[in-house]
Amino acid sequence: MWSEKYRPQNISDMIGNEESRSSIIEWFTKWKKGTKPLLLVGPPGIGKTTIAYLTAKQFQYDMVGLNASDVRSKSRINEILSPVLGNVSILGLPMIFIDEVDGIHGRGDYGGAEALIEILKEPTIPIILAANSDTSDKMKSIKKVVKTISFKPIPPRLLKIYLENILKKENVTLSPGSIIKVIDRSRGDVRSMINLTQSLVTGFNPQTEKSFESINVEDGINAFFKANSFDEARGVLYSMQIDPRLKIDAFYSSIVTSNLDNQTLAKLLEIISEADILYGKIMKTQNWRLLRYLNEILIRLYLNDERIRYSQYNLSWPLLNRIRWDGKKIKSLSSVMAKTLHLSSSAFVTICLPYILFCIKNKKLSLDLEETFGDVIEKEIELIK
Ligand SMILES: Nc1ncnc2c1ncn2[C@@H]1O[C@H](COP(=O)(O)OP(=O)(O)OP(=O)(O)O)[C@@H](O)[C@H]1O
Repeated sequence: MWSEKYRPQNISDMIGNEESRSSIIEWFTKWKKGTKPLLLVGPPGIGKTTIAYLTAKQFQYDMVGLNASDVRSKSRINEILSPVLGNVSILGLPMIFIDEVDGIHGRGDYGGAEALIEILKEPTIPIILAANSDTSDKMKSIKKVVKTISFKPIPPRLLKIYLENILKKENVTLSPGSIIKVIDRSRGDVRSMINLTQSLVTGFNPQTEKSFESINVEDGINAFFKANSFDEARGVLYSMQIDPRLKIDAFYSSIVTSNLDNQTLAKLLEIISEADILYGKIMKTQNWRLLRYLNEILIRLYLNDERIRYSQYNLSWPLLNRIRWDGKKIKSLSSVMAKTLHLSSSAFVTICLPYILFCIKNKKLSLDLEETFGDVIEKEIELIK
């Protein structure tokens, strides 16, 4: 990814938020035991993590980077942070960076925020926290024990200079109109600007104004599997600006209804499952920042294989045929198994039935199935076999 390739290696390579960056350097210069930790607050992709890492490097600290999900509960905090806080001399000069602290809230919090606040009150090593927003109640309590430094979106004129420099280094061009659109769309977020540019320049239908339009799901899936390179596929993926749930479902249905060998199918479904878990996590925690990882999971589905064509979230033809001929038996199997699995019948039919039928066809798996579900489905399995 260009956003990693061009992660600034020196503080002077960074753009924007000059005053905030100077305050961090000053804080490091004056740091002594008991100095209030820092909280960097600002929208994503503007360099909060980068400046923390670069200043730590400059002051020769060994940065221990954590995410809010690592410090969710009191026991996790103690388990992870105690060795760092307690063995300062063995570890050299450690410091702690905790990203996404605004993510510690709600049901998932088992005393994590409270335990963290205790540590922040008496810091034995430099601690820097980062958050997108500081308005929640939890953040208000954290703010009482830290020094807050605000970061603002990067202004367009700086983004333009930065972007033109990257384009030059990559030896590629983008029309002046496209540059303005990219900058406008990224709203001061450097990472998003770089990602969008990479997808436009290396991707599907490059350098035309059309690539700013989101492609529809059908064209997107077909173009993705038809793409001649990984970069082109990534471009297609980023141009499919549709609801993430629809995106995952469309890949799922297109893959399960294609004529792939079992090994490839299993590999691709494993990836879909990772995407689904990520989406589930986003919905549960409402942490929409995690969405930026979705495309990076889905890109691993890429294989230049035209056997995979778009298919609506639907059942496969063989399955539809079976239901047509074995309708009654399958209905009865579904209603019994859906209840046992605590699923609605339609969820069962869409998600589980294809695999159950696959298992029934295979002798060994069929025995496993009977063993797991016992007499609940024995009769139905016999009928379908
Ligand atoms: N001020 C900046 N100057 C130059 N590049 C930047 C700047 N901010 C971000 N970037 C680019 O964006 C990428 C992500 O930046 P970084 O992780 O520091 O953002 P962040 O503000 O910590 O975002 P998040 O809150 O999402 O973690 C970097 O790898 C770099 O390529």
